[in-house]
Amino acid sequence: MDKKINIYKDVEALSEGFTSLLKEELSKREIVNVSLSGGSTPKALFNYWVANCKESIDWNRIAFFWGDERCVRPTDEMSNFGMTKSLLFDKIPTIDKKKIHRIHGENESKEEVQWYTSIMDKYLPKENGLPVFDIMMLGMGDDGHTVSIFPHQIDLWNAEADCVTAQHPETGMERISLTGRLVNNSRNIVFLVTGKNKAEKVKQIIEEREKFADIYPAAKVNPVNGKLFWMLDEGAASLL
Ligand SMILES: O=C1O[C@H](COP(=O)(O)O)[C@@H](O)[C@H](O)[C@H]1O
Repeated sequence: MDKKINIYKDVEALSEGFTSLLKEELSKREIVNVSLSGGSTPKALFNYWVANCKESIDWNRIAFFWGDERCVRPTDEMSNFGMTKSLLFDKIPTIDKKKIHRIHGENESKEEVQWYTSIMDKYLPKENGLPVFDIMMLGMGDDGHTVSIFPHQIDLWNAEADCVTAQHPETGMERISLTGRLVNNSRNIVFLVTGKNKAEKVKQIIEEREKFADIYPAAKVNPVNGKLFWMLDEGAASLL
């Protein structure tokens, strides 16, 4: 596996690192298809883009998708799309609204899964018979989940589908998530992980991925042909 581990002194430097990868992809193809993660980690990246990259990125050549969404309205503070809209889309007018392909968390989840599967099929190129993202941004939760596949439903990773419904283990909140076959089919898979609280799992997954692959969904990330990047701050990398 082509794996790169980049350790940055803080989230600003990490955001710069992710931005370089995005610019490299923009130099290779006309449209770059990016799957965004939700949660807290991308917030610093979006703030960085608004402060530093309004002019230097060709925003209208980026198509945005999501790896997962919480089943709530876009105005709910839990919405991954809502967070991205308020921190990024509302602040960069050159982003092409027609290239924002959100998961509708407010819709009936099973119907939304079918619809989002058709959207990915329509807009993304195919490789290995499956839609392929240029960049798959991933987070890793404290419990080792990634996208919205949690340890108690780890079998969903191997579902014979591109997209599934899932559940948060504690709140029972419904989620919509891409599956392992789509994540692993991406050209560049990028874990953005910050904070000392994640250091133990980062170490386990980077150093002994196979041993933890039945325990943590994040340890199932293993690109078919693409590259895997771990972009870490010093806290998350402190046990490596
Ligand atoms: O619930 C979610 O959590 C993960 C990890 O988020 P973080 O807050 O620990 O960065 C995230 O990747 C996922 O997209 C999100 O819905």
